[in-house]
Amino acid sequence: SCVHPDRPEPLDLHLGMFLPTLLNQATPEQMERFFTPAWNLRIIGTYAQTEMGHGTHLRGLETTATFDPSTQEFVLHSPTISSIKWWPGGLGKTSNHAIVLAQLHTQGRCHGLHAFIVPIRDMDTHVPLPGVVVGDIGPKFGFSEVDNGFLKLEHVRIPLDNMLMKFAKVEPDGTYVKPPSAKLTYGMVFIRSMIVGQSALALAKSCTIAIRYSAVRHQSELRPGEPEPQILNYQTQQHKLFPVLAAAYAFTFVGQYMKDTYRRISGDIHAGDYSQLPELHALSAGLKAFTTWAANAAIEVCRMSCGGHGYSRSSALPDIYVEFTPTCTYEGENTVMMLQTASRYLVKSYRQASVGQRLQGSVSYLSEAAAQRLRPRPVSGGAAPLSTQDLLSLVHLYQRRAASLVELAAKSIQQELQRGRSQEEAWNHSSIDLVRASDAHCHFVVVKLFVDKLEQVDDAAVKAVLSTLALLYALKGLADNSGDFLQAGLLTVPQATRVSARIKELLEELRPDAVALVDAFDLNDRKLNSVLGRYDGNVYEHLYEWARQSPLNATEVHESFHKYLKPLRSRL
Ligand SMILES: CCCCCCCC/C=C\CCCCCCCCCCCC(=O)SCCNC(=O)CCNC(=O)[C@H](O)C(C)(C)COP(=O)(O)OP(=O)(O)OC[C@H]1O[C@@H](n2cnc3c(N)ncnc32)[C@H](O)[C@@H]1OP(=O)(O)O
Ligand SMILES: Cc1cc2nc3c(=O)[nH]c(=O)nc-3n(C[C@H](O)[C@H](O)[C@H](O)COP(=O)(O)OP(=O)(O)OC[C@H]3O[C@@H](n4cnc5c(N)ncnc54)[C@H](O)[C@@H]3O)c2cc1C
Repeated sequence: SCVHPDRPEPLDLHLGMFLPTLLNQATPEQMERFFTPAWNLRIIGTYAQTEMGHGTHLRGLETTATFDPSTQEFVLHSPTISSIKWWPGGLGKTSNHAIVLAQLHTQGRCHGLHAFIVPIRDMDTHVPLPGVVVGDIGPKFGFSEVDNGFLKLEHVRIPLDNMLMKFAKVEPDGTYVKPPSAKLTYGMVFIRSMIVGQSALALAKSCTIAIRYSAVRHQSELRPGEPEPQILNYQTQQHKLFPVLAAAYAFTFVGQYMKDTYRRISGDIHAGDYSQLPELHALSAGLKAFTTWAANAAIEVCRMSCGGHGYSRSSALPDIYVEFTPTCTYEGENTVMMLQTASRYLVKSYRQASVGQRLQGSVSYLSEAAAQRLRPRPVSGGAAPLSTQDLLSLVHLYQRRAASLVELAAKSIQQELQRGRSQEEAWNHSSIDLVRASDAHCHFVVVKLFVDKLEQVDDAAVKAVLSTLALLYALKGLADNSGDFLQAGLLTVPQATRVSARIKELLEELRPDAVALVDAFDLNDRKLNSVLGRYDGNVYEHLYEWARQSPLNATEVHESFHKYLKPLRSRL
């Protein structure tokens, strides 16, 4: 299982991508040659795929690996400024090897992107090897602990056996042997699956800090003449934080599901059964985008709910945000991932269901929706009765919203084609709808998994409070996306009003258990690293102590007085 480090580290890519890529794509001989020294940190590697000119568009990557049969070597080369590898973590100063993704050329033909193990620094002196220009890309928004780097390869030669050949191969005479499936060389599904769990952890940390602080912070007056209340008693504060708390639980369950699904399907793939790879790709891409976008926004809600002290690094919330926010970009930019899920899975499944195919997995509801379309619509045509208490009926509502938005996107493509647009243009002119369809699909999956999880809870009290959280998560999502439900005829305005009223009731119901629910994440003070989120709630004394330790307070009179203020004063 992936133990997520608390803070980004230079070895993250070695552990999180270099080793797993060897595991997934190296031959037994290559495992012997590379995995063992890599496991012992003799070899320290990174995953060098992105270039200055391309990160998303893999087929546009320019680095070349040309096979030279006369020497049994590949020649790795960066032909243009835009082909310089750019961003890989640990590349700048830490790694002595890189898995380089390059366009494979052999016998005069290009066979697309393949993975090559390239030594980049001397194993003893750590000096860059001949033909290797490597360094750090400079300061970033955050991730300052990680030396994200650049790598320019100038006709660097590596042995034939340094191409990862578990799937595709190049024979000594240069003959290319295709992989059993072209999709196997994409990779990245492992980390995308793990990032879903990182979203849950980031939410758990953020709402633990914000809810604990909101229980010890007293401010303003609720009733004249009475003591200042805990800010957690304000309905607006509950409305900010309790949905985040519910999402933290929801994403924890989704993260577990994603990890289990990855393990199950990657086991099938290792056994030669690739049939589930499309579902794994679509699920990991969609849920990675859905959960990181939601968590990214929620961390900021938690920070701002702590007022001024939330902006202090003593709260830990700025660091949590800065370290988490790149998950929306790396490992597959979120919009692109949402489009992948829609275009390569949902619309394809919709079309299969429309011709009567029985679908399996997370899209099986599209078969039900297709069958529904063939049945005569009820005369009323109105929205079904809405229960703000029955979780299963809410799951069904999310399912119908997803089916409706997938159908809307598929029909948009059809309409664009009928207007005479090309396939590519039709898809591009429907991409907003495609992203909405993916978002709705992922939202349905999250709500369904949350409710499914409740069936596994035996303790009645725990089940009751988790059911309240699940209700709040589902109803808040319904309120936030009421336009979708109204547009699909799944909700009426009076029902939307009832949803808002029910949310207020749930906030009140959760208030007594809020602190216990964040304590249940069991995040100790060291892991939280937050003065505001301390388990003992002793915030003010520790905030004062934290400030006193600030480097600026090492001297009573800072040198800037003598260097700048005093001379300035004498010139005035
Ligand atoms: C021993 C092991 C020890 C492990 C220990 C673990 C402990 C961990 C401890 C610490 C680790 C910390 C965690 C790590 C921290 C990580 C830090 C940051 C890392 C960031 C790294 C990166 O960012 S790497 C670069 C990421 N880049 C991308 O993701 C690129 C995104 N772009 C794409 O994926 C592609 O361009 C595209 C899919 C968007 C389009 O590609 P293309 O045009 O070629 O494809 P098509 O759309 O035409 O689709 C063709 C066909 O392929 C299917 N497909 C596409 N992608 C995949 C895939 N990834 N997997 C499977 N299948 C795929 C697609 O569905 C299509 O199928 P059809 O059937 O033809 O429809
Ligand atoms: C902190 C950090 C660490 C990283 N670590 C690594 C690493 O270790 N190894 C590595 O190889 N890479 C790494 N990356 C690079 C990362 O994978 C890429 O930045 C990411 O894949 C996005 O690609 P890009 O930067 O080219 O953005 P672009 O794809 O240029 O995105 C820019 C905009 O264009 C839009 N766009 C692009 N294509 C489409 C499309 N087809 N349809 C609609 N909109 C589109 C996007 O939605 C986005 O809004 C890292 C990046 C960061 C920020």
